[in-house]
Amino acid sequence: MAAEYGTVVNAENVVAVGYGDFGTKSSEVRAKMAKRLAESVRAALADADLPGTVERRWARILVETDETDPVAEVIATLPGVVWARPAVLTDATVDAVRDALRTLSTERGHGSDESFAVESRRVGPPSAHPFSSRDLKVEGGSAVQAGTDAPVDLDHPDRTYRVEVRDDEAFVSAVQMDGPGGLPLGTQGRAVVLLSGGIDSPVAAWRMMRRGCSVAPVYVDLGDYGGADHRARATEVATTLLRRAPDEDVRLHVVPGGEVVQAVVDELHDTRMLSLRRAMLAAGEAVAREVGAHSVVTGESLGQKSSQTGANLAATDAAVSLPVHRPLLTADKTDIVEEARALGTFSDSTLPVGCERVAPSHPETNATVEAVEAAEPDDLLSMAREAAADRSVVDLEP
Ligand SMILES: Nc1ncnc2c1ncn2[C@@H]1O[C@H](COP(=O)(O)OP(=O)(O)OP(=O)(O)O)[C@@H](O)[C@H]1O
Repeated sequence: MAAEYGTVVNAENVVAVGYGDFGTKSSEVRAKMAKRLAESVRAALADADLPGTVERRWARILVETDETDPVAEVIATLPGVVWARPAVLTDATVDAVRDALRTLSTERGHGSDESFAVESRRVGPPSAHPFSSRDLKVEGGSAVQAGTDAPVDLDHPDRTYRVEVRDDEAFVSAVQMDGPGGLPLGTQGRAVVLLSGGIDSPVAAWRMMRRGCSVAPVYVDLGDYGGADHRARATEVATTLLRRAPDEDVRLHVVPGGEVVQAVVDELHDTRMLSLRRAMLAAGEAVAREVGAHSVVTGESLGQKSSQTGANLAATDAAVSLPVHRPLLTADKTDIVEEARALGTFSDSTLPVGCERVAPSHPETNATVEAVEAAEPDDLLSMAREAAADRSVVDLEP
Protein backbone atom coordinates (compact mmCIF):
# COMPACT_ATOMS: atom_id res chain seq x y z
CA MET A 1 0.00 0.00 0.00
CA ALA A 2 2.70 2.44 1.05
CA ALA A 3 4.45 2.21 -2.32
CA GLU A 4 1.31 3.44 -3.96
CA TYR A 5 1.86 6.85 -2.44
CA GLY A 6 5.54 6.96 -3.24
CA THR A 7 8.39 6.56 -0.82
CA VAL A 8 9.33 9.24 1.62
CA VAL A 9 12.01 11.53 0.29
CA ASN A 10 15.36 11.12 2.05
CA ALA A 11 13.64 9.21 4.81
CA GLU A 12 15.66 8.03 7.71
CA ASN A 13 14.26 6.28 10.73
CA VAL A 14 14.87 8.21 13.88
CA VAL A 15 13.61 8.59 17.39
CA ALA A 16 13.32 12.22 18.39
CA VAL A 17 13.63 12.84 22.12
CA GLY A 18 12.20 15.93 23.79
CA TYR A 19 13.32 17.20 27.17
CA GLY A 20 11.67 19.98 29.05
CA ASP A 21 12.51 20.96 32.54
CA PHE A 22 15.96 22.27 31.83
CA GLY A 23 14.93 24.13 28.68
CA THR A 24 14.78 27.40 30.59
CA LYS A 25 18.28 27.17 32.07
CA SER A 26 21.32 28.99 30.74
CA SER A 27 22.70 27.62 27.47
CA GLU A 28 25.75 26.27 29.28
CA VAL A 29 23.71 24.32 31.85
CA ARG A 30 21.31 23.16 29.15
CA ALA A 31 24.14 21.81 27.05
CA LYS A 32 25.60 20.00 30.03
CA MET A 33 22.27 18.42 30.91
CA ALA A 34 21.53 17.44 27.32
CA LYS A 35 24.95 15.80 27.12
CA ARG A 36 24.21 13.87 30.29
CA LEU A 37 20.83 12.77 28.93
CA ALA A 38 22.42 11.66 25.66
CA GLU A 39 24.85 9.52 27.68
CA SER A 40 21.95 7.93 29.57
CA VAL A 41 20.19 7.21 26.28
CA ARG A 42 23.30 5.60 24.83
CA ALA A 43 23.79 3.42 27.92
CA ALA A 44 20.11 2.43 28.07
CA LEU A 45 20.19 1.25 24.45
CA ALA A 46 23.39 -0.70 25.06
CA ASP A 47 21.82 -2.37 28.13
CA ALA A 48 18.73 -3.28 26.12
CA ASP A 49 20.88 -4.49 23.23
CA LEU A 50 19.20 -2.12 20.79
CA PRO A 51 20.99 -0.43 17.88
CA GLY A 52 21.12 3.33 17.53
CA THR A 53 23.33 6.29 16.80
CA VAL A 54 22.73 9.05 19.31
CA GLU A 55 23.19 12.67 18.38
CA ARG A 56 22.37 16.01 20.02
CA ARG A 57 20.79 18.40 17.59
CA TRP A 58 19.00 21.66 18.35
CA ALA A 59 16.99 21.23 21.51
CA ARG A 60 16.50 17.51 20.82
CA ILE A 61 18.29 14.25 21.05
CA LEU A 62 18.04 12.17 17.90
CA VAL A 63 18.63 8.47 17.64
CA GLU A 64 19.06 7.00 14.22
CA THR A 65 17.83 3.42 14.36
CA ASP A 66 15.87 0.79 12.49
CA GLU A 67 14.12 -0.27 15.68
CA THR A 68 12.30 2.95 16.38
CA ASP A 69 9.48 1.66 18.57
CA PRO A 70 11.50 -0.45 21.03
CA VAL A 71 14.15 2.26 21.17
CA ALA A 72 11.54 4.93 21.96
CA GLU A 73 10.01 2.69 24.64
CA VAL A 74 13.33 2.28 26.44
CA ILE A 75 14.16 5.98 26.18
CA ALA A 76 10.76 6.95 27.58
CA THR A 77 11.68 5.37 30.95
CA LEU A 78 14.62 7.69 31.58
CA PRO A 79 14.65 10.67 33.95
CA GLY A 80 14.72 13.92 31.98
CA VAL A 81 12.82 12.60 28.98
CA VAL A 82 9.50 14.34 28.30
CA TRP A 83 8.68 12.36 25.17
CA ALA A 84 10.21 10.00 22.65
CA ARG A 85 8.77 9.87 19.14
CA PRO A 86 9.52 7.29 16.48
CA ALA A 87 9.75 9.53 13.42
CA VAL A 88 10.82 9.83 9.85
CA LEU A 89 13.29 12.54 9.03
CA THR A 90 12.49 14.09 5.69
CA ASP A 91 12.92 17.26 3.63
CA ALA A 92 11.34 20.45 4.89
CA THR A 93 8.83 20.71 2.06
CA VAL A 94 5.06 20.40 2.16
CA ASP A 95 5.18 17.55 -0.37
CA ALA A 96 7.68 15.54 1.63
CA VAL A 97 5.67 16.05 4.82
CA ARG A 98 2.47 15.00 3.03
CA ASP A 99 4.17 11.87 1.72
CA ALA A 100 5.55 11.01 5.13
CA LEU A 101 2.20 11.44 6.84
CA ARG A 102 0.37 9.39 4.26
CA THR A 103 2.92 6.60 4.46
CA LEU A 104 2.95 6.62 8.26
CA SER A 105 -0.84 6.52 8.55
CA THR A 106 -0.89 3.45 6.30
CA GLU A 107 2.03 1.73 7.97
CA ARG A 108 0.54 2.33 11.41
CA GLY A 109 -2.83 0.89 10.38
CA HIS A 110 -4.88 4.04 10.87
CA GLY A 111 -8.52 2.91 10.54
CA SER A 112 -11.27 5.03 8.99
CA ASP A 113 -13.15 5.18 12.31
CA GLU A 114 -10.22 6.67 14.25
CA SER A 115 -10.23 10.44 14.48
CA PHE A 116 -6.97 12.32 14.21
CA ALA A 117 -5.21 15.68 14.40
CA VAL A 118 -1.98 16.98 12.90
CA GLU A 119 0.12 19.23 15.14
CA SER A 120 2.93 21.19 13.60
CA ARG A 121 5.78 23.37 14.65
CA ARG A 122 8.03 25.35 12.37
CA VAL A 123 11.15 26.85 13.86
CA GLY A 124 12.88 29.80 12.21
CA PRO A 125 12.01 33.21 10.76
CA PRO A 126 9.02 33.34 8.33
CA SER A 127 11.48 33.73 5.44
CA ALA A 128 13.10 30.37 6.27
CA HIS A 129 10.30 28.35 4.69
CA PRO A 130 7.78 29.11 1.95
CA PHE A 131 4.97 27.69 4.08
CA SER A 132 3.52 28.30 7.52
CA SER A 133 2.97 25.91 10.37
CA ARG A 134 -0.75 26.13 9.58
CA ASP A 135 -0.09 25.04 5.97
CA LEU A 136 1.59 21.93 7.34
CA LYS A 137 -1.46 21.13 9.47
CA VAL A 138 -3.94 21.64 6.66
CA GLU A 139 -1.94 19.90 3.94
CA GLY A 140 -0.80 17.16 6.30
CA GLY A 141 -4.35 16.57 7.48
CA SER A 142 -5.64 16.23 3.96
CA ALA A 143 -2.88 13.74 3.16
CA VAL A 144 -3.83 11.55 6.12
CA GLN A 145 -7.49 11.83 5.23
CA ALA A 146 -6.86 10.88 1.61
CA GLY A 147 -5.20 7.66 2.73
CA THR A 148 -7.51 6.71 5.59
CA ASP A 149 -10.86 8.44 5.18
CA ALA A 150 -10.65 9.17 8.91
CA PRO A 151 -12.34 12.19 10.54
CA VAL A 152 -10.40 15.14 11.96
CA ASP A 153 -10.95 15.90 15.65
CA LEU A 154 -8.74 18.64 16.98
CA ASP A 155 -10.04 18.41 20.57
CA HIS A 156 -10.00 14.70 21.39
CA PRO A 157 -8.23 12.89 18.56
CA ASP A 158 -7.66 9.14 18.73
CA ARG A 159 -4.34 9.70 16.99
CA THR A 160 -2.07 12.71 16.85
CA TYR A 161 0.49 13.17 14.11
CA ARG A 162 3.28 15.60 14.78
CA VAL A 163 5.40 17.54 12.35
CA GLU A 164 8.40 19.57 13.41
CA VAL A 165 10.32 21.60 10.84
CA ARG A 166 13.75 23.06 11.48
CA ASP A 167 16.05 24.43 8.80
CA ASP A 168 15.84 22.05 5.86
CA GLU A 169 14.59 19.03 7.77
CA ALA A 170 11.21 17.83 9.00
CA PHE A 171 10.43 15.19 11.62
CA VAL A 172 7.15 13.47 11.11
CA SER A 173 5.75 11.13 13.73
CA ALA A 174 2.59 9.15 14.31
CA VAL A 175 3.28 7.98 17.84
CA GLN A 176 4.54 9.58 21.01
CA MET A 177 5.72 7.78 24.11
CA ASP A 178 5.54 9.98 27.18
CA GLY A 179 8.57 10.00 29.46
CA PRO A 180 8.71 10.86 33.15
CA GLY A 181 10.07 14.40 32.67
CA GLY A 182 12.34 15.75 35.39
CA LEU A 183 16.10 16.09 34.99
CA PRO A 184 18.79 13.78 33.62
CA LEU A 185 20.12 11.36 36.17
CA GLY A 186 23.35 12.38 37.86
CA THR A 187 22.83 16.12 37.51
CA GLN A 188 21.71 16.58 41.14
CA GLY A 189 24.35 14.72 43.09
CA ARG A 190 23.72 11.59 45.09
CA ALA A 191 21.38 10.65 47.95
CA VAL A 192 21.17 7.59 50.16
CA VAL A 193 17.72 6.03 50.03
CA LEU A 194 16.54 3.89 52.94
CA LEU A 195 15.00 1.19 50.84
CA SER A 196 12.77 -1.43 52.44
CA GLY A 197 11.07 -4.10 50.39
CA GLY A 198 7.82 -2.15 50.80
CA ILE A 199 5.69 -0.02 48.52
CA ASP A 200 6.71 3.48 49.53
CA SER A 201 10.48 3.76 49.60
CA PRO A 202 11.03 2.59 45.98
CA VAL A 203 8.62 5.32 44.85
CA ALA A 204 10.49 7.85 46.98
CA ALA A 205 13.76 6.69 45.41
CA TRP A 206 12.31 7.06 41.93
CA ARG A 207 11.04 10.57 42.65
CA MET A 208 14.57 11.60 43.58
CA MET A 209 15.94 9.89 40.47
CA ARG A 210 13.35 11.62 38.32
CA ARG A 211 14.70 14.95 39.51
CA GLY A 212 18.22 13.94 38.47
CA CYS A 213 19.53 12.58 41.77
CA SER A 214 21.69 9.46 41.74
CA VAL A 215 20.76 7.07 44.52
CA ALA A 216 22.64 4.70 46.80
CA PRO A 217 20.02 2.28 48.19
CA VAL A 218 20.52 1.12 51.79
CA TYR A 219 18.59 -1.84 53.16
CA VAL A 220 18.68 -2.55 56.88
CA ASP A 221 18.58 -6.28 57.51
CA LEU A 222 16.42 -6.69 60.61
CA GLY A 223 18.00 -9.97 61.74
CA ASP A 224 15.49 -12.23 63.49
CA TYR A 225 12.77 -9.68 62.73
CA GLY A 226 13.48 -9.65 59.02
CA GLY A 227 14.16 -12.61 56.77
CA ALA A 228 15.44 -13.78 53.44
CA ASP A 229 12.15 -12.96 51.69
CA HIS A 230 12.22 -9.40 52.91
CA ARG A 231 15.78 -8.89 51.77
CA ALA A 232 15.06 -10.58 48.41
CA ARG A 233 12.22 -8.16 47.83
CA ALA A 234 14.45 -5.17 48.58
CA THR A 235 17.03 -6.54 46.14
CA GLU A 236 14.34 -6.99 43.52
CA VAL A 237 13.01 -3.44 43.77
CA ALA A 238 16.54 -2.03 43.78
CA THR A 239 17.19 -3.96 40.57
CA THR A 240 14.02 -2.56 38.98
CA LEU A 241 15.13 0.97 39.87
CA LEU A 242 18.60 0.32 38.50
CA ARG A 243 17.16 -0.32 35.03
CA ARG A 244 16.29 3.35 34.89
CA ALA A 245 19.84 4.31 35.81
CA PRO A 246 21.68 2.55 32.98
CA ASP A 247 25.11 4.12 33.33
CA GLU A 248 25.17 4.48 37.09
CA ASP A 249 27.02 2.35 39.58
CA VAL A 250 24.00 1.35 41.66
CA ARG A 251 24.60 -1.30 44.30
CA LEU A 252 22.56 -2.27 47.32
CA HIS A 253 24.14 -1.54 50.69
CA VAL A 254 22.94 -4.12 53.20
CA VAL A 255 23.39 -3.04 56.81
CA PRO A 256 23.24 -5.83 59.44
CA GLY A 257 20.66 -4.31 61.81
CA GLY A 258 19.71 -7.36 63.90
CA GLU A 259 21.41 -6.17 67.10
CA VAL A 260 20.00 -2.69 66.81
CA VAL A 261 16.45 -4.02 66.43
CA GLN A 262 16.92 -6.39 69.35
CA ALA A 263 18.13 -3.53 71.56
CA VAL A 264 15.11 -1.45 70.59
CA VAL A 265 12.70 -4.32 71.33
CA ASP A 266 14.38 -5.20 74.63
CA GLU A 267 14.67 -1.72 76.04
CA LEU A 268 11.86 0.38 74.63
CA HIS A 269 8.13 0.31 74.37
CA ASP A 270 6.04 3.27 73.15
CA THR A 271 8.95 4.94 71.37
CA ARG A 272 10.35 1.80 69.75
CA MET A 273 9.47 2.67 66.21
CA LEU A 274 10.89 6.15 66.58
CA SER A 275 14.19 4.90 67.87
CA LEU A 276 14.31 2.26 65.15
CA ARG A 277 13.78 4.95 62.49
CA ARG A 278 16.41 7.12 64.16
CA ALA A 279 18.85 4.22 64.07
CA MET A 280 18.07 3.62 60.40
CA LEU A 281 18.68 7.29 59.63
CA ALA A 282 21.98 7.15 61.54
CA ALA A 283 23.04 4.10 59.51
CA GLY A 284 21.92 5.82 56.29
CA GLU A 285 23.84 8.94 57.21
CA ALA A 286 27.00 6.92 57.88
CA VAL A 287 26.73 5.34 54.41
CA ALA A 288 25.96 8.75 52.89
CA ARG A 289 29.19 10.18 54.26
CA GLU A 290 31.16 7.32 52.73
CA VAL A 291 29.56 7.42 49.29
CA GLY A 292 29.49 11.21 49.01
CA ALA A 293 25.70 11.57 49.33
CA HIS A 294 24.19 14.90 50.33
CA SER A 295 21.07 13.57 52.07
CA VAL A 296 19.06 10.59 53.27
CA VAL A 297 15.70 9.79 51.66
CA THR A 298 12.83 7.82 53.16
CA GLY A 299 9.40 6.73 51.93
CA GLU A 300 7.55 8.25 54.87
CA SER A 301 4.38 10.24 54.36
CA LEU A 302 2.68 12.52 56.85
CA GLY A 303 0.29 10.66 59.13
CA GLN A 304 0.48 7.39 57.22
CA LYS A 305 1.67 5.53 60.32
CA SER A 306 1.97 6.47 63.96
CA SER A 307 5.73 6.92 63.50
CA GLN A 308 5.00 9.39 60.73
CA THR A 309 3.13 12.17 62.56
CA GLY A 310 4.67 15.62 62.21
CA ALA A 311 6.02 15.57 65.77
CA ASN A 312 7.46 12.09 65.38
CA LEU A 313 9.19 12.91 62.11
CA ALA A 314 10.82 15.88 63.85
CA ALA A 315 12.06 13.63 66.68
CA THR A 316 13.36 11.18 64.07
CA ASP A 317 15.27 13.80 62.12
CA ALA A 318 17.11 14.97 65.23
CA ALA A 319 19.19 11.77 65.08
CA VAL A 320 21.18 13.00 62.10
CA SER A 321 22.69 16.20 60.80
CA LEU A 322 22.36 15.53 57.05
CA PRO A 323 19.06 16.64 55.51
CA VAL A 324 16.34 13.99 55.42
CA HIS A 325 14.19 14.15 52.28
CA ARG A 326 10.72 12.64 52.15
CA PRO A 327 9.45 12.98 48.59
CA LEU A 328 6.16 11.29 49.56
CA LEU A 329 5.47 13.53 52.57
CA THR A 330 2.19 14.82 51.16
CA ALA A 331 1.23 11.89 48.96
CA ASP A 332 -1.82 9.68 49.56
CA LYS A 333 -1.32 5.93 49.71
CA THR A 334 -3.60 5.28 46.73
CA ASP A 335 -1.44 7.56 44.56
CA ILE A 336 1.75 5.95 45.86
CA VAL A 337 0.39 2.49 45.02
CA GLU A 338 -0.50 3.66 41.52
CA GLU A 339 2.99 5.08 41.04
CA ALA A 340 4.59 1.87 42.35
CA ARG A 341 2.55 -0.17 39.87
CA ALA A 342 3.65 2.06 36.98
CA LEU A 343 7.24 1.81 38.16
CA GLY A 344 7.06 -1.98 38.40
CA THR A 345 8.03 -2.08 42.08
CA PHE A 346 4.58 -2.81 43.53
CA SER A 347 4.05 -6.03 45.42
CA ASP A 348 0.77 -6.75 47.15
CA SER A 349 2.18 -9.60 49.22
CA THR A 350 2.66 -8.57 52.82
CA LEU A 351 5.51 -10.26 54.62
CA PRO A 352 5.05 -10.74 58.38
CA VAL A 353 8.40 -9.17 59.14
CA GLY A 354 10.12 -6.14 60.47
CA CYS A 355 8.11 -3.19 61.56
CA GLU A 356 4.86 -5.12 62.08
CA ARG A 357 6.62 -7.34 64.58
CA VAL A 358 8.49 -4.57 66.32
CA ALA A 359 5.60 -2.11 66.64
CA PRO A 360 4.24 -1.66 70.19
CA SER A 361 0.51 -1.87 70.98
CA HIS A 362 0.31 1.82 72.01
CA PRO A 363 2.85 3.72 69.96
CA GLU A 364 3.84 7.27 70.81
CA THR A 365 2.35 9.72 68.32
CA ASN A 366 3.45 13.05 69.76
CA ALA A 367 7.06 12.55 70.70
CA THR A 368 9.60 15.13 71.75
CA VAL A 369 13.25 14.72 70.92
CA GLU A 370 14.11 14.94 74.63
CA ALA A 371 11.74 12.14 75.64
CA VAL A 372 12.85 9.84 72.81
CA GLU A 373 16.51 10.45 73.57
CA ALA A 374 15.99 9.90 77.30
CA ALA A 375 14.35 6.51 76.72
CA GLU A 376 16.77 5.34 74.03
CA PRO A 377 19.86 3.24 74.87
CA ASP A 378 22.79 5.68 74.90
CA ASP A 379 24.75 3.76 72.35
CA LEU A 380 21.90 3.01 69.92
CA LEU A 381 22.92 5.46 67.22
CA SER A 382 26.58 4.53 67.45
CA MET A 383 25.57 0.85 67.18
CA ALA A 384 23.70 1.76 64.01
CA ARG A 385 26.72 3.57 62.61
CA GLU A 386 28.95 0.60 63.40
CA ALA A 387 26.49 -1.70 61.67
CA ALA A 388 26.68 0.61 58.64
CA ALA A 389 30.46 0.24 58.64
CA ASP A 390 29.99 -3.56 58.60
CA ARG A 391 27.61 -3.50 55.66
CA SER A 392 27.89 -5.67 52.59
CA VAL A 393 27.55 -4.19 49.14
CA VAL A 394 25.56 -6.27 46.69
CA ASP A 395 25.95 -5.99 42.91
CA LEU A 396 22.63 -5.87 41.11
CA GLU A 397 22.06 -7.68 37.84
CA PRO A 398 19.87 -5.61 35.52
N1 LIG B 1 14.43 -2.59 56.53
C1 LIG B 1 14.56 -1.34 56.08
N2 LIG B 1 15.68 -0.96 55.44
C2 LIG B 1 15.85 0.29 54.98
N3 LIG B 1 14.93 1.25 55.14
C3 LIG B 1 13.79 0.95 55.76
C4 LIG B 1 13.54 -0.36 56.26
N4 LIG B 1 12.31 -0.35 56.84
C5 LIG B 1 11.84 0.90 56.72
N5 LIG B 1 12.72 1.70 56.07
C6 LIG B 1 12.60 3.14 55.75
O1 LIG B 1 11.74 3.73 56.70
C7 LIG B 1 10.59 4.25 56.03
C8 LIG B 1 9.38 4.05 56.91
O2 LIG B 1 9.16 2.68 57.06
P1 LIG B 1 7.74 2.14 57.50
O3 LIG B 1 7.80 0.67 57.46
O4 LIG B 1 7.32 2.83 58.72
O5 LIG B 1 6.84 2.81 56.42
P2 LIG B 1 6.21 2.40 55.04
O6 LIG B 1 5.42 3.59 54.71
O7 LIG B 1 5.54 1.07 55.10
O8 LIG B 1 7.46 2.32 54.05
P3 LIG B 1 7.82 1.24 52.95
O9 LIG B 1 6.57 0.98 52.19
O10 LIG B 1 8.89 1.92 52.15
O11 LIG B 1 8.35 0.04 53.69
C9 LIG B 1 10.53 3.50 54.72
O12 LIG B 1 9.83 4.21 53.73
C10 LIG B 1 11.98 3.35 54.39
O13 LIG B 1 12.48 4.53 53.81
